[in-house]
Amino acid sequence: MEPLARFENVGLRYGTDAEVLRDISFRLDPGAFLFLVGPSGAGKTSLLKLLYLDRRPTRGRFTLFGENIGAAPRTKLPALRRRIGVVFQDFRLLDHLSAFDNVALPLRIGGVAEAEVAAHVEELLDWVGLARRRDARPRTLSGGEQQRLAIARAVIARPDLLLADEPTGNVDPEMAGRLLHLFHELNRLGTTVVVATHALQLLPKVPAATIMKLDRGEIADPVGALRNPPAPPETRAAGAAR
Ligand SMILES: Nc1ncnc2c1ncn2[C@@H]1O[C@H](COP(=O)(O)OP(=O)(O)OP(=O)(O)O)[C@@H](O)[C@H]1O
Repeated sequence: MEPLARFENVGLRYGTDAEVLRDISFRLDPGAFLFLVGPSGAGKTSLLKLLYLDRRPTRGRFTLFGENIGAAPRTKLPALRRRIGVVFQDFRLLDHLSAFDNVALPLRIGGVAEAEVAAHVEELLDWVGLARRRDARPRTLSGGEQQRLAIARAVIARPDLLLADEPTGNVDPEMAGRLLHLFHELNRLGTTVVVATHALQLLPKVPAATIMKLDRGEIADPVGALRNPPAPPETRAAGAAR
C-alpha cells in the first residue's frame, strides 16, 4: 500500500537553533489512526506542522499524498492542504464570523451548495453541543466551546487527513470521550487521523490506533513495538512501522 505520508530521516530546526526533530522515520498508511504522545517540548506540534505543510523538513525526505514535499513547488501546496483538516492548539477561529460560518467555511470554499452547507453544519454543531451557539462569535465562547468549534470546522469537509493538536485539552472527560468518538467515526469512514495528546486515558478508546512516542525530537520506542499487545496506557507507547 502506498503510504499517505512517509518520513525518512527527517530533521527540523527553527532558524539556526538546534534540531527539534531528529531522524524521524515512519510511515502513515491511509486509514491509520495515530496518537502522538510524549512530554511537553518533545516535538509533537512540530511534527504536525510538517504534516500540515506549515514547515518543510530541514533534512531528510518527507512525502505526503505521494508528493515529495521538500522538492514540491510552493504552488502545489495549497491543493494538498485542502485535503487536510487541522485542529490547532490555539484554535485559530475567525472572530469576525459566527460559529456557524466558521464551520461552514471549508464547505463554502469547496463550492458546496448552500442548502447542503446548512444541513451539514447544523448537524455537526448539534453533535458537538453548539447548536444553540450557532450565531455566537468565537471570542464570546468558552475555551471548551471554541475547541469544539475548531474540531467541527476541521472535520466538516471530511478531509483525507485530520490532524489535531491536544484536541481535548479544554473539555470535560465526557466531552473528550465524545470528541474522540467523532474522530474514530471519521476514521472508520476513511479519514487518516493523527492526534497529539497528553491525555493518555483516551488512548484505549481507539484500540486499533498506533501510538508513537516522541522524546526530545526523536521517536522514543524501537520500531516494531507498534502492534504489540496493548499494555496499560502509561507504559504503552511505540514507534511506528517503517
Ligand atoms: N517557532 C519556533 N521557533 C523556535 N523554536 C520552536 C518553535 N516552535 C517550537 N519550538 C521548539 O521546538 C521544540 C518542540 O516544540 P513542540 O511545540 O513541537 O513540542 P510539543 O511536544 O508539541 O510540546 P507541547 O506538548 O508542550 O505542546 C521545543 O523545544 C520548542 O521550544
